[in-house]
Amino acid sequence: QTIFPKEFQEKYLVSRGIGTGVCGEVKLAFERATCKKVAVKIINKKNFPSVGTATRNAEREIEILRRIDHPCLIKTEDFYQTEDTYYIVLELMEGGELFNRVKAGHGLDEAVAKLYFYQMLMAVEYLHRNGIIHRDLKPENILLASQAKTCLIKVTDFNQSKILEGETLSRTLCGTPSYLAPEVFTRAATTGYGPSVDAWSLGVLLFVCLGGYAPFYEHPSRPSVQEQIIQGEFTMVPSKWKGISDQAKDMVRKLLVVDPSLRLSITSALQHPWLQDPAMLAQANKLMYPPQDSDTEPSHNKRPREDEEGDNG
Ligand SMILES: C/C(=N\NC(=N)N)c1ccc(NC(=O)c2cc3cccc([N+](=O)[O-])c3[nH]2)cc1
Repeated sequence: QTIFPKEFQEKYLVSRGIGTGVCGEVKLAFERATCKKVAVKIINKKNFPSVGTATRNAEREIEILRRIDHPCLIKTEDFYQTEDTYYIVLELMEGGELFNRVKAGHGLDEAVAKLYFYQMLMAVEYLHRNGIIHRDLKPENILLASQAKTCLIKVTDFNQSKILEGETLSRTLCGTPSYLAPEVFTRAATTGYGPSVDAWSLGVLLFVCLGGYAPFYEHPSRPSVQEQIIQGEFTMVPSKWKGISDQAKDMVRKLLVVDPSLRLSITSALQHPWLQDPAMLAQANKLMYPPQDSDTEPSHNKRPREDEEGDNG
């Protein structure tokens, strides 16, 4: 049974468990002052391989959670820690994990998959623009704001995320470059990870959302999953993919490209014909940037209601 810090207990009343995370769990909680429902992600520091990386890793994640601000990225409301546990208070995502929406064995409607995928692209484009690579995009880390099909989605879990070492690189570059080796300037300077790793994962996510099954999976008569991935070997089973548009399949194929330099970038994916869909874009923008009351307030002040009843009285 998790013990919560005193100041946490004073502010929140913890209820039942809601998510099933590999590293820690998610509980429903109520903010005592407002009765507002929140989610609390409990991360025991022991999970991490060694103490050193644990705290550094977790501190980096907390720094990322504090810094990010985008409609399709989870928002942190509050944060507590004890010597062996982190408690992250987050907005409630009543639709749960995308994982549970697609595990039913068949994919989502193409229109729904497109709406979700567009939001994931926008979230990841924002991260990359801010020098953050997620590195662990998977259905468990995509949360849905409501039970409705057309809903806002949010990316979460920055445990594996990496902040591009712009600062170390820029510090290196502020000296006279004449003595620096060529590889300091090329991509190899980052530990082999470019933002393109997220594009691959989004390709796998889209494949799962459309096909309802994973492109690379363990099977006795098949090479190992790692081998399948390295070869970029996947099959779009006709029975599962009939009725899916060629443009959707084209998007998947251009993301699941082994050579990162040939893989579709996030920015190019946003330009892909499959996403040039005004209806979807309008819906996504309405979800991401819902008109606030002040925006929809007519310029003159509202007529009093009894007046309206009076009219049709
Ligand atoms: C920050 C983070 N993980 N970080 C980490 N593993 N180091 C993190 C991971 C997962 C979550 N998940 C949720 O907030 C979450 C999962 C879930 C399932 C059903 C219903 C709800 N909900 O809010 O109603 C859920 N919320 C939230 C945060």
